[in-house]
Amino acid sequence: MLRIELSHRFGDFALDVDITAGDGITMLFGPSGAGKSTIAKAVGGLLQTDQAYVQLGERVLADTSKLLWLKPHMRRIGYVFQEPRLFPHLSVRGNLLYGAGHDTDLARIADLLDIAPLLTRRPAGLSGGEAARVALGRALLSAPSLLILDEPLAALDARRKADILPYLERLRDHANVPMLYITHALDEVARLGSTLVLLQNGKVARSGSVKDVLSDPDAVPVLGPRMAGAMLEGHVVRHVDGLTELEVSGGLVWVPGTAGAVDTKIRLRVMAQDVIVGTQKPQGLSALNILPAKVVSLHRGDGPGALVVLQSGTDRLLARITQRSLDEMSLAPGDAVYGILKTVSVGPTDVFAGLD
Ligand SMILES: Nc1ncnc2c1ncn2[C@@H]1O[C@H](COP(=O)(O)OP(=O)(O)OP(=O)(O)O)[C@@H](O)[C@H]1O
Repeated sequence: MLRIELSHRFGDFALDVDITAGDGITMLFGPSGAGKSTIAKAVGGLLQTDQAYVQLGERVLADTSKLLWLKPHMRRIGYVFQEPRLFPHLSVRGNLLYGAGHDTDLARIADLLDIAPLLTRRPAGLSGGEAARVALGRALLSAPSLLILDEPLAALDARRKADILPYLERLRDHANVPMLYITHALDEVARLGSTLVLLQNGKVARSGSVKDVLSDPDAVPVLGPRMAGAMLEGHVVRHVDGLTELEVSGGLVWVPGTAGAVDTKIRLRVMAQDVIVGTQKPQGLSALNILPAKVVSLHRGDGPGALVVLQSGTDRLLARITQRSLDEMSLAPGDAVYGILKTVSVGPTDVFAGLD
């Protein structure tokens, strides 16, 4: 458990947050200047805030009311930054063991990150993705109680980023180290996050499980209307004709490609703009995915759009429709409807397969 209570002023900017995070990856997401880095620095002990209470597990790292402020090296926190910051004169092994208390974990971490074949190489010869994995390994080998990842994928192109994401999933599921992850990218949030903290102007706008916050209509103004969409969890049922059938709580969904072996757990991001609402089960429609659902609530915006929250099994889906359609269908909370997922909405980039 990580508890972060901070207040700080930088001129006009006032930070005032109270965050509780569990295991897994806690995502700090928000626009530029929202206060993400300030929080990360204060947790790491690099910036002393006006007021702070930071507790990691049983250990209190800072309590300004008691004049307690542990120095960064006493906090047992590992960092991973945008750029790998490897030492050029050391081999990969030397980099990994730099700062490691002992090397008993080297084999395990090298295996988790697939970097064993690189151990004798120098950083200069590594690809961007390999260097990023070595940087992750080095941070983990310092046996941290918490890993802070500050936009770790922001400097990588889309292909390299796609290569690294499965490793971050592995670390989340197998490294047993809680992580605080700063990002501007909602796809990383949906794919990796356990807890999501949405920050705006130095305050927590929403926080909770990634699933709950992403499907919360009140979070849409912070996320941006075009980025609104739910995250569903399910597993692979079978592969047929280049398509994969997934079971989510509300039913079965087909996605293009072969996303993971049978039973692989997957996360599926379904954007609000890619969900159509029907009051009757559609016939003769090319969309493959139709989930029975109930209307939970309706949210009219200032513009022509409206947001419909649907309950599908135990999941919530968001659908962005026009206010005109809303009026024509005279939808009301409790109505039984169908959520029609346009096939494009579940393309490969929105399907997140785990490795295990
Ligand atoms: N050392 C400093 N002195 C003065 N103001 C600062 C300092 N560090 C940060 N700020 C201000 O505090 C606010 C929050 O900055 P912070 O870097 O935490 O935001 P952020 O959410 O991490 O932004 P970004 O996504 O751009 O990195 C900004 O208005 C910034 O200008």
